[in-house]
Amino acid sequence: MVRFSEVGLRYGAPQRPLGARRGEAARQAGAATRPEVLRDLSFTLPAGSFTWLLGASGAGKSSLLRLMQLALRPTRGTVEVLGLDIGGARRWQLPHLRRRIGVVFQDFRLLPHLTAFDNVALPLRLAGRPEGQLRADVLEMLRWVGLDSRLHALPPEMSGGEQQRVAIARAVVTRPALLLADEPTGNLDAPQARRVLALVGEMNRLGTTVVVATHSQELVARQPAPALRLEGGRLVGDR
Ligand SMILES: Nc1ncnc2c1ncn2[C@@H]1O[C@H](COP(=O)(O)OP(=O)(O)OP(=O)(O)O)[C@@H](O)[C@H]1O
Repeated sequence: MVRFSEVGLRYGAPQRPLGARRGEAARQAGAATRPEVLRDLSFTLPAGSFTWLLGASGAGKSSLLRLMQLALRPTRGTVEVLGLDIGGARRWQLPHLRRRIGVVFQDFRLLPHLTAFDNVALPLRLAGRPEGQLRADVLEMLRWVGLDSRLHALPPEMSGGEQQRVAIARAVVTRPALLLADEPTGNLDAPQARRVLALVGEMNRLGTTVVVATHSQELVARQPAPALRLEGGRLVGDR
């Protein structure tokens, strides 16, 4: 489902667009100018698994999630996501693959001028779903996260917990096979954090592969699941 093999990442390296083909030598040129922020990462996340990504600030959690969500390509090594080796993928394969990956961030990243309904509808509209065929799915998602009474609310009118639940509904409305969450409870109080984690856990029970990044050992202790622990860009075992 997700397989990393000997993966390294340097931000100084020139990033050719994912899917574009160019010589390996050209890609490596200039790559040695900065230290690697991720080093020698090899792991496999089976389909349907739930995995914590644990590490202190700066350990490389967000960078690792960016590789998994195809926002970055590795400087070296192989990244395979949902059965596709992204190093060898053609450009036309990537939009389809990205639509199978849902992402949730600590700061929600909702569009502030769009209602809850329209934020959740956005990925379906971008994927070309006709207007007449998206309402039922959007309503179902907003009902699932407990916000069917807030369809017309704008993000600035909502609490942090409500905004994060809209963000989760938006991330899963396309029924992604892989859900990535980067400190999704970082801005929430304890009851809202529990509610958000319960929703993520429910997606996992429905078959979605889930990765949740956090610096909070306490959070991980509360929900038993395998953990990848990062320190200084390296994997240092679990928990
Ligand atoms: N766009 C970038 N350009 C250059 N260096 C970066 C960039 N993004 C992150 N880094 C560096 O990569 C390293 C890992 O950062 P990353 O954000 O992945 O860690 P993190 O574990 O997610 O931290 P946090 O919990 O604070 O978000 C850090 O040294 C950071 O300064």
